[in-house]
Amino acid sequence: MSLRWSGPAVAGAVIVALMAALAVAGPIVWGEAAERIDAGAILQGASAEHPLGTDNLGRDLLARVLVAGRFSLALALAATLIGAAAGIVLGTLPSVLPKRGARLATGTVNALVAFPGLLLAMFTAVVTGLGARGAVLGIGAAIAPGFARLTQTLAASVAGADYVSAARMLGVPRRRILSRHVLPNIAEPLILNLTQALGGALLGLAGMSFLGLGVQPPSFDWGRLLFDGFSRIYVTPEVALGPAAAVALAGIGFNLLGDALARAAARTTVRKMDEPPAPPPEPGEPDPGAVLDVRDLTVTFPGGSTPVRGLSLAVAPGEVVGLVGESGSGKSLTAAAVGGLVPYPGKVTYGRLHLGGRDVAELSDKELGTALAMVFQDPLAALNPALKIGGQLAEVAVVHEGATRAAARRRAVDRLGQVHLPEPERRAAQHPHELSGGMRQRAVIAMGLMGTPRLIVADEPTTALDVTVQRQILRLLREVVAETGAATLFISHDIAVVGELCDRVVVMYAGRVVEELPADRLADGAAHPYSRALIASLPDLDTDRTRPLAGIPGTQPAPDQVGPGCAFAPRCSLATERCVTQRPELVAHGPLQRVACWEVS
Ligand SMILES: Nc1ncnc2c1ncn2[C@@H]1O[C@H](COP(=O)(O)OP(=O)(O)OP(=O)(O)O)[C@@H](O)[C@H]1O
Repeated sequence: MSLRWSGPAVAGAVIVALMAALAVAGPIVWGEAAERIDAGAILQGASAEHPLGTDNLGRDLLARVLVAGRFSLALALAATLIGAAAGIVLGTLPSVLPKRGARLATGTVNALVAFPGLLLAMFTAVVTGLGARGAVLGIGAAIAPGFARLTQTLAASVAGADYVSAARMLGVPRRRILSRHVLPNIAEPLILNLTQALGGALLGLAGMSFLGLGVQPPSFDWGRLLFDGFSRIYVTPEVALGPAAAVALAGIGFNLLGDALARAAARTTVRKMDEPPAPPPEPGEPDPGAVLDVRDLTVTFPGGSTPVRGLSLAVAPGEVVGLVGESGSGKSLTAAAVGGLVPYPGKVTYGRLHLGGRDVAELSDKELGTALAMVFQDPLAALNPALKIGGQLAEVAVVHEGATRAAARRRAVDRLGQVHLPEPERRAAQHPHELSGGMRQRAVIAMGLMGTPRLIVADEPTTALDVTVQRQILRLLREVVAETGAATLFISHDIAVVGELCDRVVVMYAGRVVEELPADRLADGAAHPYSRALIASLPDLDTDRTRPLAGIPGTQPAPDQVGPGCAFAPRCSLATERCVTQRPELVAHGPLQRVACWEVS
């Protein structure tokens, strides 16, 4: 998780740190002043001696606000922990109980979520007894349903993962699946939610004390001070405003920090490894001015699955690089890692991941949004069905560049024309379902062109389209690259399409690059046995259609089953014993070509 130190994040961290310091030092420094009774200074307003006035025993209210910080924060922490613990237990019940029990637990959570939080808190506080204990339990009860729902949703999303299904098939008991596979993988968002819940609890407790349901004298927290001062609000407002400001400030601090942490976690977990000194450029390596420069990219999922393992590639301006390989070789995850879109709980590490010479982790969402255009296989999924095409495109310019609605709309229509969508004005006013598949893909490409893309990542952009439309879209992509000079990473399992469209081809197998070569040398220059097998499996005009396709025997190893040697060895006719135990590095093989196979290099 990489926390971006934006203004609100810094403000949140500073306020929370101040609150923590106040909780520790407050009673030590101002404890005595807060209890000192002064019969000669009863119910005073602000003065130089008492900036926030005094209470009905002449005690200094500023000192009392500063001292009350510890009690207020301790109560909020207790309420949050109680609420979170109860919520997490309730939220995991559906995963451990048998079907009927699970349904009951889900129903209970649903009912509690629908119940107004404040009523739940007041009801619990009244039942468990007035005072600090009742208020803490009440606020805990109000927080618990939210945590239960979050836990339930997160647990359900992890429950669908392959490693959980595998554990289930192996007969691992439910409780063990929960503790070993589910809880560790959902811990992060739950912990993040605690910070925000703490802010909410603080406000809730102040509210309870203010209603007279919380802390009772002689104890006092911010809410109690607010309650006491409120009756004087028209005469000496400062006596109520002091504690109110303290509550608001602490609440805002926790919320800002929690929000910043949650945003950091929502972005893909990127951990940058210590960057090794860049190796001297090898033959076949693109020039240092590459738009996309990836070194040692690895994507791992919990349970030992590593679908992308130490991948390096670079794309120069105006260059179209094709990334090919069988299904499951890690192509899409490589693209997702570039755009910071690897799904949770995937972890991305790299030696270098530069876009336009800058680390992608350092780019703001706005910078990434304008420099990178992503085109996916399913254009319908990339477009919001509820919005009109023109509005969606315009949003990019409004959000990223602060353009006016009218200017953004004009640009949207212009870009729709640029991708040769007929009648762009009319299409802009239509919803995605009113367009054909090819038109939708054009609209998605136009959306990428709303910024000034330096890199276009197209992941199987034509797979869902029929052959004629496929050709049109490929031609359009070429045209866009020629016009914008953008570097393009084109992902496809279809080596014929890649050969036709791209300048250079990168062949992937089981998460690694096995060969890199100019596209025009694919047909007769491919060296790696896997690349050759991929090409041989293509039918051409001379292929005898009565015979089965020259497929590659065997299957690619699963991402958690890759051994120490060459992953292709079990399917390779040239493999020797050495290939099973040792892995060949990618080395130069003639000009502009690199191959990871010592049997051919
Ligand atoms: N969210 C995920 N959780 C766990 N494993 C995943 C996840 N997404 C992908 N994988 C694993 O990573 C492997 C590579 O996936 P990826 O989608 O990158 O392959 P691909 O080469 O693009 O294949 P395809 O052409 O089928 O999309 C998959 O086989 C899968 O086992």
